[in-house]
Amino acid sequence: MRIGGARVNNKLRVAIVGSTGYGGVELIRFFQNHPQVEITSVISSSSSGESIADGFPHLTEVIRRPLDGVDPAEIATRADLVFTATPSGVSAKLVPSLLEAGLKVIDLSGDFRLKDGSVYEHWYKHPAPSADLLERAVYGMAEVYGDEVKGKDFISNPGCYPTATLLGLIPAVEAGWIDPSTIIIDAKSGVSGAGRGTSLTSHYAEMNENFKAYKLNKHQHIPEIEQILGNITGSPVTVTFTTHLVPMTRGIMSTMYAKLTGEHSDREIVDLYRKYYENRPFVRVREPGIWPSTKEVYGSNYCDIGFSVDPRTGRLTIISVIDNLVKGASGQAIQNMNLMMGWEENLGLNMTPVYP
Ligand SMILES: NC(=O)C1=CN([C@@H]2O[C@H](COP(=O)(O)OP(=O)(O)OC[C@H]3O[C@@H](n4cnc5c(N)ncnc54)[C@H](OP(=O)(O)O)[C@@H]3O)[C@@H](O)[C@H]2O)C=CC1
Ligand SMILES: CC(=O)N[C@@H](CCC(=O)OP(=O)(O)O)C(=O)O
Repeated sequence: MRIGGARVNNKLRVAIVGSTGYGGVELIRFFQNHPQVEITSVISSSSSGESIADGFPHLTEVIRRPLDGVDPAEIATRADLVFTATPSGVSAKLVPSLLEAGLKVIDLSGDFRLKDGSVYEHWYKHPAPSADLLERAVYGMAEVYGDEVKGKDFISNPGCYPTATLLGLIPAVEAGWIDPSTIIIDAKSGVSGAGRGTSLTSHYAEMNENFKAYKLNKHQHIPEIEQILGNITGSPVTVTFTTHLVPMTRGIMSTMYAKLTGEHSDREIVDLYRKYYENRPFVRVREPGIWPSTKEVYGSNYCDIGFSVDPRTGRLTIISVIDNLVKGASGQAIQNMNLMMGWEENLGLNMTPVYP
């Protein structure tokens, strides 16, 4: 722990704004296992001075210092890098002052992912951050843009659904093996994807033994997926994207369908993906005929992907699963921090999924 200014053990000093949310608490869990990081400030806008263990008894004796308030200048005296695990709209207002205070920032919200402010305002219904900051934010999908993350000071962490979906689509789109104009994405998420704040949707009686579609054709992750696919193909891409809430705590399964542009076997598809993700520690490609389930990545930073070619329809089905709180949020954010700092990408993240 840094006390009054001096860094102890030469570790990176990290602060977490939104530490009392699901993403923040998951960052704390993973940092217990990170050799180069010291959490020097856990921050709350509503409970400063209190113990985080009051709201999260599982953190008793894990974090001993009380929650700090949201004061960028003060955060900069305690930390070198700050994670903003804050709601969209909040990050847009807070991040500029954190950067001005000299902090490195990794933002987990959707506020800095879209490069065009008017697109952001259309989908998120909040005023967009400045064009300069949207330009400066690096989209931290390590498997695709890892080289751009290295050495940078401001990373926008990808959304949970876009992470599962884009990791499942990009190799086939980039190879030209599927027609981007035919992509349909059918995605499901556990309830923790909506954060800790209570709502009618996450009420036990509404969610248990229920399966419901939501935000049809209006989901804020549609433009994020389209932006990245458009960058890869070099021309605009539109997708059909439907999200569902399923009665489980964690996990996302994204099932994607697209027309193949030529004849390819399951084996060839698997080999294409294995080559694309060669040396990437967190993407695991299943053998033909084996499809991943959400429990196989639970609590881990893995994204597991499986395929099925249908010669009858000429379509490829891709199944991609992640833990929304880990690869979809905090784990991926730590992966980005490792790359920013020039460390091994998997430092502190080698967690085997919890099973069963
Ligand atoms: N849950 C998930 O699976 C994923 C979430 N995300 C994104 O990550 C971010 C965090 O998500 P998640 O942890 O689930 O959300 P939660 O709702 O669980 O937590 C958000 C936290 O933000 C803090 N907060 C609220 N208002 C302010 C404010 N004005 N200033 C500072 N802090 C504030 C709150 O804590 P306090 O009141 O103590 O300040 C709250 O605990 C969101 O933008 C979300 O969209 C991204 C990918 C996946
Ligand atoms: C289950 C559930 O409700 N999930 C949320 C994910 C929100 C999220 O992570 O939002 P940003 O990535 O845009 O910050 C949703 O579908 O809106």
